[in-house]
Amino acid sequence: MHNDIKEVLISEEEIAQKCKELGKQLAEEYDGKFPLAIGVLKGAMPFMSDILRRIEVPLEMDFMDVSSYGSGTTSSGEVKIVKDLDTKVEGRDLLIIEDIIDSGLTLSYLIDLFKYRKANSIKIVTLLDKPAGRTAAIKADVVGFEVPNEFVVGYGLDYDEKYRNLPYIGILKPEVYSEKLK
Ligand SMILES: O=P(O)(O)OC[C@H]1O[C@H](OP(=O)(O)OP(=O)(O)O)[C@H](O)[C@@H]1O
Ligand code: HPA
Ligand SMILES: [Mg+2]
Repeated sequence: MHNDIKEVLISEEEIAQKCKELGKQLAEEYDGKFPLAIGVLKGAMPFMSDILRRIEVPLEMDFMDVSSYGSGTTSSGEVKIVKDLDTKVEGRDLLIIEDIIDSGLTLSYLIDLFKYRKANSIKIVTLLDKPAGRTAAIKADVVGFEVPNEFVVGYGLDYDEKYRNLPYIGILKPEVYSEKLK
């Protein structure tokens, strides 16, 4: 698994430190509120688990499973709901938790959906932002790290469902995807 990584971009320690910082900031922003934290599966799972324990205010959590990448490295452009929320969002203050914003298509779809469902407010926290990948005009309220225009894996992010359990964020060796194309 580690052999397929060309370069470690963000270490386990840097991620832990960032979760602490961003969690503190969000706890201040949600002081006195009862937000609904929404994790976008599957990629956001490790980040959600770590950051939520640093947002020390009462909150509720739920999950939405959407998918648009399939087994490739570019978005299909079609966002598919695999699992919807169990919670009603009408009148709620939503905190959407993402692992990465790349094209922005996933979040653009979710934001339209939650506005239609009459959320009171919507904030986005993402561990990674890849501005060079953007095709939809989406900006996160809180960003952990900006990443270059490379396909990154680890800490929730996959290539073909693998590497999600790496404890760091890394760049995959190009031969890993070209081998699949052979
Ligand atoms: O900004 P975008 O170009 O839409 O890309 C970002 C989304 O893509 C990935 O999810 P994916 O669809 O691969 O599902 P997964 O989380 O189950 O891997 C990632 O976890 C984000 O949700
Ligand atoms: N890596 C893994 N999954 C992704 C990426 C990426 O760079 N961009 C969007 N989904
Ligand atoms: Mg994926």
